[in-house]
Amino acid sequence: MNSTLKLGTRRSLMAMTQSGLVADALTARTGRPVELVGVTTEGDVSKAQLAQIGGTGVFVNGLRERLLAGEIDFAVHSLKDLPTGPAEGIALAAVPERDDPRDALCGPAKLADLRPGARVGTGSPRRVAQLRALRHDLDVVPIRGNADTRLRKVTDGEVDAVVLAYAGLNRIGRLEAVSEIFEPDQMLPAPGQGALAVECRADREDLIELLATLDHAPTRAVVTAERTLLGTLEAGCSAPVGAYASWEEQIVHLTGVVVGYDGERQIRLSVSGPSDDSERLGRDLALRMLAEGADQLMGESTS
Ligand SMILES: NCc1[nH]cc(CCC(=O)O)c1CC(=O)O
Repeated sequence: MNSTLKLGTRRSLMAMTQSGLVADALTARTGRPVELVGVTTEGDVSKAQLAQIGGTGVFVNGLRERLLAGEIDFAVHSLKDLPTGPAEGIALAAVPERDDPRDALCGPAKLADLRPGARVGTGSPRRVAQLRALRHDLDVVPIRGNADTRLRKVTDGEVDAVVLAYAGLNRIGRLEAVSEIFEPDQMLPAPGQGALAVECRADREDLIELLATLDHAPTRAVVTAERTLLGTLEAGCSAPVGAYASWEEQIVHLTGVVVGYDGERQIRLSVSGPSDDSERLGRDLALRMLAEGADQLMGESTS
């Protein structure tokens, strides 16, 4: 059968762009035509701060419901928006090759050149804490909205700069706004940042096989290490947890950080090991971080 596959996607420019890339790649590799189906999720309509509407999963659940209902065949998410727990009846059919995982400062100047007390906008406790660790004097202010909305707050003068994922800025064609890209030793990205997740129903074996052509094994190994770290810490996307793993000749190098909200205290540890055991790497590193007091630091920042 060569019927057209329905790819469910959020309607934002970023989501449509990344879904379009996955659709084209699948058609190129398998010859199957793919049609994009726009879906509105709770995360797109709620005006509440993300942390207050339960954080994890708001962008993902609406698409998963449509998968389970059989209205769409597969869905593409930003992997960092995916909750770490298992989803009943859903398969992670592919993790395509990752884009740049780093965070980027967007504004008129590099971090060191912003005026004393400059206002930097971000809604992510992970970015807040690491920004404060880099420059204590900054006035870090909570903002939300999609990347375009956040960039507009800089041009409107509401904030001096914002921090966004480089991969997302690339997908929406806004790299010209970037003044500095943070290396992982300055700011560890969110687990899975820059990577995509391709999901379908767990009972669609034919489709799982087809979508597997999009999978990139080294990316799957590194994001598995990062996400297992996050899951074992029992932290969500609203926790001040950063993780980044790289892959080199079957070896995964994983670094994780938990930062107190003031940015002053942090627990930062690394581990390396075989990529076919990346889940164990993530778990072991999380347990070592917990032994050093990670849960206490995380608890302080959410209160
Ligand atoms: N939380 C929203 C979100 N989910 C994925 C990305 C960026 C793209 C990616 O990380 O793959 C963003 C925006 C941002 O953090 O700047």
